[in-house]
Amino acid sequence: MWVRTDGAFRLARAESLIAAVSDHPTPGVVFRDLTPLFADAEAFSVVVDAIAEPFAGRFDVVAGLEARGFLLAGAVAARTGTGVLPIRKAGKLPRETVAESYDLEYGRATIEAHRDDLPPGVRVLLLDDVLATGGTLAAALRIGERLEWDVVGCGVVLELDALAGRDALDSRVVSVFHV
Ligand SMILES: O=P(O)(O)OC[C@H]1O[C@H](OP(=O)(O)OP(=O)(O)O)[C@H](O)[C@@H]1O
Ligand SMILES: Nc1ncnc2[nH]cnc12
Repeated sequence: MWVRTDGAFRLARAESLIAAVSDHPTPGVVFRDLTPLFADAEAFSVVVDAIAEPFAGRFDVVAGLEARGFLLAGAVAARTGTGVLPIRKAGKLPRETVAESYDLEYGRATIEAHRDDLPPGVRVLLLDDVLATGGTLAAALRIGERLEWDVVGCGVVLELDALAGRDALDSRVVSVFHV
């Protein structure tokens, strides 16, 4: 059997693995679940490459947003030989943090980073699975600004265009897929 292995086909196959779940976690929300994509070795690999490629050679550390951003950040960091940093939901990090709060499509949250994990001026790539309203990444950018990181950009696997999250970000955001 002949199997197409070109990049566009591999990306289209990865995109087809994203599940849409109606009314989760609250009525009216169509939740985009990337766990089937992440669980597929070939799809995860092509997405990890696609999210890192636009920023190649321009970052020292990948910061992942809890929780699904952690999966991407660790994989991109290992593949590119860079460090990885967790930006966590409030109350999880044990040492002194900088925190920022934000609104989500379905609630409100606070994220934090350790104050001294990274030196000022470090080149940071922010990664998450989904860009919805942009509240999460905007809060991460504010943390980066307060800690004097050089944020080179934001990468997400899936951008929900209708929620216009891109408008909330003053930094370049690259999306592998749009819906
Ligand atoms: O662009 P926004 O409107 O900020 O939404 C995007 C964020 O929402 C989801 O995380 P969620 O807060 O549900 O947390 P989780 O990954 O811990 O489940 C998603 O993984 C992003 O982090
Ligand atoms: N619709 C959605 N699907 C997945 N993650 C989200 N984060 C915010 N809105 C979301």
